[in-house]
Amino acid sequence: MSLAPSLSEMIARARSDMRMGVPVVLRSGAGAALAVAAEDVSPERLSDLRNLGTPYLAITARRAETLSARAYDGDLARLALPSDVDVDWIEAVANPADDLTHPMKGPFQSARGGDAICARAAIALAKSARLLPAAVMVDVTNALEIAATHGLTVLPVEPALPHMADLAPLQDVIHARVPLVASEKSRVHVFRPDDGGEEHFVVEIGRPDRAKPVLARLHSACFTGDLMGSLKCDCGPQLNAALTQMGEEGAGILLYLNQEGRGIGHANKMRAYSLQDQGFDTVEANHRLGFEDDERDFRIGAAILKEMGFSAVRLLTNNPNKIARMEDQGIKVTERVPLKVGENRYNEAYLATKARKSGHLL
Ligand SMILES: Nc1nc2c(ncn2[C@@H]2O[C@H](COP(=O)(O)OP(=O)(O)OP(=O)(O)O)[C@@H](O)[C@H]2O)c(=O)[nH]1
Ligand SMILES: [Zn+2]
Repeated sequence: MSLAPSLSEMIARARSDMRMGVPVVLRSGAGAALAVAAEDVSPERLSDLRNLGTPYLAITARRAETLSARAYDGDLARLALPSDVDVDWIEAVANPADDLTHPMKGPFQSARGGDAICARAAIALAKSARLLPAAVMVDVTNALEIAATHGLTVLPVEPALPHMADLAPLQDVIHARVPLVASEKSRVHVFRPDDGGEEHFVVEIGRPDRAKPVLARLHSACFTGDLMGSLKCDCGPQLNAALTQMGEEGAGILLYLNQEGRGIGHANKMRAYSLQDQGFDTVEANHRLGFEDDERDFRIGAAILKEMGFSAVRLLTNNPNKIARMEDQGIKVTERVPLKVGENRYNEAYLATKARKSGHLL
């Protein structure tokens, strides 16, 4: 029946419920659970969850490591929620903001055995909603009845989890002429994924020959650097230098990928910045928040390039990982064009960390 939402559409609904703090019902073959994003759970909702059973807190193995909690589920841990704790306790476990001033005291009790697939789906949804990767959950037996009574979204996790890991098809929605300072012969394209995720933009300069390697940049969104002139990173100068070089050569493709903060979202990037003010470096800050070093999906960039008819690029980057990911996806990188601009006294430690820990080329 075409009127019913597809699996992609159900995932998009669940993601937006999660973002608002509305409980989502996650169903697997082994059982079902209600999940609420940890950073959004209100005292009333926590009390309602307690009326349904014994809630627990799902966090990533990265966050568990900082808390010295056991992650028996491999990539995540299900922590018991003591019956006397409130939402401030949940906030303090999920959010590292006060780790140094008010360290969380364990020992934490992690669940062992049983099926963690619903917790895994809850964390994947929280990440895709660009929230802290943590969810308050409660296992339930009468999931469908609860969902019907309270009008909650029900997501079947066995098909949903692999679907979320797949690359969503991207639709080339529109393009129009936008004369730029770097080149008056420029067009901006909008690509929209069919899973309700972020749109991505492409600046096409001139009319690049599809039969030859194109001068290309895969630029990840950075509100602070690209728009505000932040000195904490090198993004703004890199964006401008890339466009300028494409303008000078008369042709190029700049993909503006809306994967802010290396894919963790803007609020989490600001949380990472706040941790950096406490002395952690860019990679440590991501880990303390519960994320991997880099949560971006470069398959999106390769898919857009292919959709636009490009199969080979001269890639403007200092990041060897971007080159490897393009090659994996069948985009030939015939040349790496270095993009060393915008170093200053505020970002030198950040750039050095990227070189030391993430393999960026100097
Ligand atoms: N999580 C996090 N993201 C950051 C931080 N500083 C900058 N970013 C983000 O890092 C990304 C940088 O993107 P790019 O410049 O395209 O990528 P890159 O990996 O630096 O590689 P090249 O610039 O191509 O050499 C942007 O999404 C920024 O928002 C930080 O301290 N933490
Ligand atoms: Zn930046």
